[in-house]
Amino acid sequence: MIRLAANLSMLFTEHDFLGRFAAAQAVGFRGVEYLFPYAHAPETLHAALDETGLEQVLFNLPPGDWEAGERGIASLPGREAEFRDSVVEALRYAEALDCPRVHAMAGVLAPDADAQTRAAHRATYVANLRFAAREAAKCHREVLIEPINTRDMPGYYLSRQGQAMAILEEVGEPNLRLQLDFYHCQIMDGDLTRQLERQFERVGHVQVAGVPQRHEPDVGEVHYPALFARLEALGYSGWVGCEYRPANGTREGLGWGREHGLRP
Ligand SMILES: O=C(O)C(=O)[C@@H](O)CO
Ligand SMILES: [Mg+2]
Repeated sequence: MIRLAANLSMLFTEHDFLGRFAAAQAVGFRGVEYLFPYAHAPETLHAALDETGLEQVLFNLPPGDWEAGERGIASLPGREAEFRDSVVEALRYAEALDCPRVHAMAGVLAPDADAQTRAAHRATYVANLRFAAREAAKCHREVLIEPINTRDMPGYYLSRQGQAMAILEEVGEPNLRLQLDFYHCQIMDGDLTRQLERQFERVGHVQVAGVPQRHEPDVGEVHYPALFARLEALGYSGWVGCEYRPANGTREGLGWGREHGLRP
């Protein structure tokens, strides 16, 4: 059984942010995820979840200065104190919203960074992720890392599945897991079924979108029915986040989800 979560940063943007919860519930979603909760008080978001019966399944740590182009700070040397504060803040929200996992974005590295700079990023990333995972373990939460394609996010430090596996291995904390976004994976690595199988034991969350436009999963080059069947055969019990930009309105594009419980 595939459990679909609506990504409220991309879906239902016809509504204001708090209105998106009811819109998602109305078409059969059972969970929600989004980039950041921090513009709202935890009590406000908790009420939106309560009123709709939706589960909060994922959000990201504070990402640094998003408006200025920052995309996380987990690998940025010199920002360790801010990163630790961001972990505390994210876990405060995670506990208030009963959200089991949070995503720590790695950050961007200059394309011409030399080997010494790259090594410093890696060491910072490993140490920061270890800290985050240990803090999260104290309140029974998971921390996720997600390889993101460098076409959409130039310079993003974590872009390949193999790199993520090596980082998970080096950090060595069981509650540090992989956010497998098939959209990014297809663009950077391909070989989606084998990637899923190889990494399955470390997968904490899955996300889907069509490739290359990031529209509905039934638009584009990826055959999601085969991937959903493989997820079910492997016994995946987590969530599948619908993190795509609808081509023509959210409801109009939800037909692909009928067989997974959506009723647009
Ligand atoms: O861009 C994506 O893909 C995500 O999952 C966001 O959470 C940004 O990390
Ligand atoms: Mg994603």
